[in-house]
Amino acid sequence: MLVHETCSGLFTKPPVITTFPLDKTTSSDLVVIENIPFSSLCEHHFQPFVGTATIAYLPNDRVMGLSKGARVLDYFAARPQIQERLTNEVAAYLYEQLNAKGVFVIIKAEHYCMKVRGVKKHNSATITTASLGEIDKQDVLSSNQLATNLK
Ligand SMILES: Nc1nc2c(ncn2[C@@H]2O[C@H](COP(=O)(O)OP(=O)(O)OP(=O)(O)O)[C@@H](O)[C@H]2O)c(=O)[nH]1
Repeated sequence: MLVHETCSGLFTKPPVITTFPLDKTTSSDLVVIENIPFSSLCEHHFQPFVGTATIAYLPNDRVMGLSKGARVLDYFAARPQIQERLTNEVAAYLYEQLNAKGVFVIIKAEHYCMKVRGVKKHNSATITTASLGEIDKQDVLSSNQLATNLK
């Protein structure tokens, strides 16, 4: 059923995050997982919004299984949403679950409620960010191609 697929996050538990302990052999530096595709549902118009996320965190004592950022993103995207809340929910969940020093989430998305109805602007994208704890946002932006993408 469509609602179960697009809104599964309302009926299921959040993903369990596999983590790996940090030791002397493991980098404790910034981790950036970029360009993670997702789709969600505009809670006002029930139209899709579609885009990509970049999830960055500064580990404390554990690092996260790489797929788990995408799983958390999909979980919070699978419900009627607004982009700003989605961004914040992903950041807050990871910050708490990872006991991370800091988390920074960036989402870039196109909203079909702006493309196919209303103002009908096809090439507009919205970028939202959420950060928690100690994380150098500039390090994140310069560590990948995001700086280029944001231009
Ligand atoms: N941090 C880190 N995680 C990795 C690396 N290679 C694989 N992983 C992750 O290790 C995790 C293992 O998680 P598990 O829950 O044990 O395995 P799984 O059920 O196959 O997990 P999914 O990939 O989410 O389906 C996954 O999140 C992988 O993406 C790596 O080099 N670094």
